[in-house]
Amino acid sequence: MNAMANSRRTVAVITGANAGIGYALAERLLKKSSKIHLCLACRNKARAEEAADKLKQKFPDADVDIVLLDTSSVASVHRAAAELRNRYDHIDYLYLNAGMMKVTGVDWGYFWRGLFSSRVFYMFATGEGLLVHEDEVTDDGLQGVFETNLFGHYVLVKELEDRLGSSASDRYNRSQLIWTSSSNATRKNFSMEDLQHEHGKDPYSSSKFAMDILSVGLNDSMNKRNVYSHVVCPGLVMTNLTYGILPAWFWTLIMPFICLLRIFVPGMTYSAPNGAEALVWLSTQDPVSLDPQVKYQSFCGVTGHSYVNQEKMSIGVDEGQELIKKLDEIDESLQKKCSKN
Ligand SMILES: NC(=O)C1=CN([C@@H]2O[C@H](COP(=O)(O)OP(=O)(O)OC[C@H]3O[C@@H](n4cnc5c(N)ncnc54)[C@H](OP(=O)(O)O)[C@@H]3O)[C@@H](O)[C@H]2O)C=CC1
Ligand SMILES: CC(C)CCC[C@@H](C)[C@H]1CC[C@H]2C3=CC[C@H]4[C@H](C)C(=O)CC[C@]4(C)[C@H]3CC[C@]12C
Repeated sequence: MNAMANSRRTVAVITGANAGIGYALAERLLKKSSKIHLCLACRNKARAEEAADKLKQKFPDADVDIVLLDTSSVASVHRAAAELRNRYDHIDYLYLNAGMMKVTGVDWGYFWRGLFSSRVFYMFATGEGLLVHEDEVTDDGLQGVFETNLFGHYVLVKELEDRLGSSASDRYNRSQLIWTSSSNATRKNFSMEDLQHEHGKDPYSSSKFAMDILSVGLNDSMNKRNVYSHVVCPGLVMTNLTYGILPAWFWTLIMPFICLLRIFVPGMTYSAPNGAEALVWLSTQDPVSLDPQVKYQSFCGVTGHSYVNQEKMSIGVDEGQELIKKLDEIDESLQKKCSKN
């Protein structure tokens, strides 16, 4: 880890760290170095404490604490950021991982047609068009998937700006923002005119594509301050998110099929530690040498070994700037609303 050589401790904050990929990431980071200080940023206190206790049992020397953060509430994000600013003078790794999707069904007709078409492997790798989604409106009046997956995280980054990077070009002052995006992110599901995806049918894909654009925009504006941003796809991982689509017993039943499918679709990582591969790998890299236009994917071989694949994206820096401007506008209007109340 690049910040390790310095005498001060290395701090990693992980959002959505109590379960799934976030929890597996926490375990893998501690396995790599028990000297890292981990902060689990979670929305539920009991679940966060349970995860922290489990980690401390496995790694008795580990330094693990929690902060309460609900990315679907700007007030909660502000409170969490204030707490994090209080506790740490520098954050080395900020993993923006919390996320959700609300699926009401699978389009099985589309699945069967896809199975016997040339898009079969692409369909398994991305899940594009297979799921029927719904969304909700948060107490902030924003679309739930947009606020949870993207906007809440953007506000968190903004609020933590003075704890990220540094204008001194010392490599130990670098910070990495690592976003858990998805191969499901598709340009055709995203519109700058409908950022929150109020009028579309795939809010998850839209929020993840917006994440890819945002990461490019943040590199443009923050690299000079030694802050580097990258996106990851963990692959298809069995977590509460996938159990919300089909029941756990079904996924367990088809596990041999999924493992075999890895011959053609290596993104079938299946287990959360495998899915965390690219997230862990990024923390070992010199961020200056990384390409902001690449999505780092966790892949898995048939024998079960995980590795990192790089997929080139095609996102304009101007798109990144435009998105940041629009997110700032939403942030300002929410702040105005809050100050009136
Ligand atoms: N599983 C997969 O196949 C894939 C997942 N991803 C992405 O990986 C990330 C992690 O998901 P995964 O581990 O699979 O799913 P899980 O549902 O297991 O984990 C999601 C985590 O995010 C937290 N979370 C959800 N909503 C909020 C919120 N409003 N505020 C704070 N935390 C919240 C959950 O907390 P709680 O436990 O309280 O619900 C949980 O800790 C997501 O961003 C997801 O989109 C990307 C590609 C594939
Ligand atoms: C026989 C089974 C394999 C049938 C399952 C069909 C579908 C329910 C699933 C096939 C591919 C899956 C997905 C692919 C990509 C994921 C993506 C990376 C993500 O971020 C969230 C979940 C996925 C969309 C996932 C969802 C289930 C499938 C569509």
